[in-house]
Amino acid sequence: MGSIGMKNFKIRNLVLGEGEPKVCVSLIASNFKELFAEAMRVSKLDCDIIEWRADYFMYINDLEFMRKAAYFIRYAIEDKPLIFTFRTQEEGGGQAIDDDFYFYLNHYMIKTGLVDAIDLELSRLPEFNMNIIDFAKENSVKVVISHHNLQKTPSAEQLEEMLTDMKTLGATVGKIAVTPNDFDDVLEILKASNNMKNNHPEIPFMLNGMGEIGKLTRLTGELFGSVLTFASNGKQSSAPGQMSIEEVRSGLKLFNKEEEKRSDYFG
Ligand SMILES: O=C1C[C@@](O)(C(=O)O)C[C@@H](O)[C@@H]1O
Repeated sequence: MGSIGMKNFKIRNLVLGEGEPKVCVSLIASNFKELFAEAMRVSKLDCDIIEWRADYFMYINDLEFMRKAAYFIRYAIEDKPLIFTFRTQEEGGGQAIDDDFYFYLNHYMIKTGLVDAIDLELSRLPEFNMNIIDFAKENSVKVVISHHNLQKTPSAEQLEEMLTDMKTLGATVGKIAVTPNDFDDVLEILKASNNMKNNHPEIPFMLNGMGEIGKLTRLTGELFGSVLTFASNGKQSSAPGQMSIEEVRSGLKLFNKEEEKRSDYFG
């Protein structure tokens, strides 16, 4: 014990790390018309955070367009925290990007002052690009360091090591989504989460399993330590196995510790 409050952190006006995991949905659009419509639509959903999956957007090479797109999203979603994510193809993303432009784009988005957090993939962070993390922090932008495996689930030790590395590199929050192929893999994910929660209460993280088999892990964050969970935006999932916001909210409620306390009143 003694871990209460240690992994709390704030993105915009939202505190993560206490109570139920916060619910994030992805904004996916390929052109401006879709972007306008989707930004307005997701702004009305019952989610806590919006992730712009810019890897689906066709104008990524035009930075001025990117700034305008971010400006519109910022305006549409009002005070909800916004994560800028370019998911690379290697980790399940919508289009290819070279290393230099990946960092240039993230750097640029930090500079716009329009996004609250950026997502950087662990595998893309060789030492020479580490200054992007300092740059984000200097500009009050939170850093999500992420890892995705669309084939399998690494061992609990490997998952824990990755989350620890993410923190060492300067992540505000470490985020891992892997693919369980059976329920032993699900147990591996929960074991890694539980170990992180108990042994590293100072490291805020999200750890979930994708696909049908992984669904449970998207709901049990409050028990096992994940501070964030992704739900489908109602039109398009940004990863396999995402459930609707309603399903996620009722699942989170089912495992809510406050519910336990409430049942104490009845003996
Ligand atoms: O990292 C994640 C988690 C995710 O892969 C999921 O499993 O829901 C969805 C992605 O959009 C996001 O960037």
